[in-house]
Amino acid sequence: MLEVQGLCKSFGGIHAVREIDFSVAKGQIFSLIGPNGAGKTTCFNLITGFYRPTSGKVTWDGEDVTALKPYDMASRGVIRTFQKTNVLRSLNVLDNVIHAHYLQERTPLWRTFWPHRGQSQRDRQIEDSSREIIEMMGLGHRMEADANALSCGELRLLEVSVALGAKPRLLMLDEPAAGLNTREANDLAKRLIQLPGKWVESLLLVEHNMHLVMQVSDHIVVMNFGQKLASGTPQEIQSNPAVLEAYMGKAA
Ligand SMILES: Nc1ncnc2c1ncn2[C@@H]1O[C@H](COP(=O)(O)OP(=O)(O)OP(=O)(O)O)[C@@H](O)[C@H]1O
Repeated sequence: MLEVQGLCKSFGGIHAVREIDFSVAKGQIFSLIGPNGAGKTTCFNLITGFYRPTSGKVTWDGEDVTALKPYDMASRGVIRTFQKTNVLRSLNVLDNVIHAHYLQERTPLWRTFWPHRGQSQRDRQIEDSSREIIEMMGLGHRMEADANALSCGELRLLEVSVALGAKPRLLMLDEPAAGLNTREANDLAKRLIQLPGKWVESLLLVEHNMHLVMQVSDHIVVMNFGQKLASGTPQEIQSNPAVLEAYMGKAA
């Protein structure tokens, strides 16, 4: 579905991403990992049109999408989250997810901010879909709670719910487990595994929580200093000496 070929991005003298190639197949949970500053988020920004590559190509569903803008990528079903939260703190859980649905709808702006006014049948479908997403993500008991009142773990689940509200085909999550404790990260992992198939076609993750990555991923690409260091299944990556060295130094 997604193919990245020879992707490069330089910022002045910094080569943030160098000759990166990978492809994400339908049904896959694919993870990009690597030490801080390895170039993972830059890859996300290049794929989703936030940055233009210095060179290289991004293909989505057979179409060259290298020069597209972020909203064009979103309208094609490539939806991402950011390391900083994408939820609207002043809205409750349900309204956050309802709001995200309208990103893919042709709708008047006022409806985005007052989603419950003058409900049509389409609005009711969107509310039902939002409730279903929130239940599936394990936040059903917090449906009417203000986003402000959520714990860190609940906020992360809401972020994924909001992204799902935009009806992604490829969902790209940038560090969804940041700040979570072990129990919360395990819960998130359990929910992410359920997504390909019914809720999204594929999932692309950037994540530092290795336990979560190894639990959920079908395929992993390891980046270091902007380059691809290794690529393989979780088992292959865990036993790759170059990966161990990048993370833990020569002694590993
Ligand atoms: N807009 C920018 N301007 C200049 N340098 C940048 C910019 N964005 C990223 N970089 C640099 O590119 C390199 C890769 O950064 P990037 O954020 O992609 O790494 P990362 O692997 O996502 O790191 P982390 O895991 O810490 O989020 C770093 O050296 C970073 O400082």
